[in-house]
Amino acid sequence: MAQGPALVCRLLASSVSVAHKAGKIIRDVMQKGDLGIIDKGENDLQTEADRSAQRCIVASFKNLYPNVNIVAEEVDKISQNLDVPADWLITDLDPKILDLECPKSLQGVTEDQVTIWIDPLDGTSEFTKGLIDHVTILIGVCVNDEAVAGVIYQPFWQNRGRALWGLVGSGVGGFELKEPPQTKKVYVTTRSHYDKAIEKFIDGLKPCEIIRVGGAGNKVLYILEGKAHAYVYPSAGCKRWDTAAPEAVLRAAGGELTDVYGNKYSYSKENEKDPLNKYGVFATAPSYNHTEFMKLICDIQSKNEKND
Ligand SMILES: Nc1ncnc2c1ncn2[C@@H]1O[C@H](COP(=O)(O)O)[C@@H](O)[C@H]1OP(=O)(O)O
Ligand SMILES: [Mg+2]
Ligand SMILES: [Mg+2]
Ligand SMILES: [Mg+2]
Repeated sequence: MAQGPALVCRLLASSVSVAHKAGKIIRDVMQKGDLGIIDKGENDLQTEADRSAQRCIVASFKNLYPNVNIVAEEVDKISQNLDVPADWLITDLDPKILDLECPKSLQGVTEDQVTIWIDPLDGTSEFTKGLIDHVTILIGVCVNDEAVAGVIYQPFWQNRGRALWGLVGSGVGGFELKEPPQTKKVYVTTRSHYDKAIEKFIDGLKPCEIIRVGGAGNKVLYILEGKAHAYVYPSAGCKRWDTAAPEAVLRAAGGELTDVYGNKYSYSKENEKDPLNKYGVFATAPSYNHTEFMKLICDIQSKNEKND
């Protein structure tokens, strides 16, 4: 008897659908111009767009998948038991995603094994400065420890939004995967959280071109669209909700994302208590050997430690 699409494929298609709805909420807040900015502490900003986009995504998922674990960046009790307005309901699931060949290892997955890591607006600092191209919505579908599917959504793309999605072991969609330039190495790093430690690290990678832009999702986008070989962020600062979706899409495309030791982050629900990516973020394009890259990073790390 036909089983219908696997849960992971339905969750991925639902992520794309709800990202479009949350994207419209973000565009509307920007259009109204009243961002409702608050500082959560140490210049860690949050706007009305972060709050409303999260409410839409969390309420919609809770409504359709009540037993899935959900961890989202913004503390917001409201969305836990919200009546979902009709225009937030998850609809029109993309048949291209529902029809994906789901890897055998993921076919029997049940809701209790799934944790959805949500960053309703990645690049808040840039959003408050009007740098809207740096902004993405990140929805990572994780099974036990692993980020297996994800959506990097650009709400301001051609002012109607674009979803880039991936299912590890199956494929990617919504964009054209491009290779980085054959000539010089290009690295992408933080725009708004730059510090001396990062600067020393980046110096160690020279000669190369350094691009500084906001957002974890946006920087992985630079890799997927062939504008950079690797994303380098040697400090703590990002959280699991910043990397779950970008890691899943990048790995589905053949790339890699690890900490400074070359280890993958665990995305199990237990990490909700301590979501900090303590050992940085290092991501590489499919054609850039991650092991080689991490050897280079390790050399820079030990040189910096010797000179300290
Ligand atoms: N020190 C930090 N404090 C809070 N969030 C951080 C910090 N460093 C990084 N982030 C999060 O990781 C993302 C990538 O960092 P960067 O843009 O500096 O490369 C940021 O957009 C921000 O996500 P968010 O905007 O969702 O709060
Ligand atoms: Mg934030
Ligand atoms: Mg973020
Ligand atoms: Mg955020």
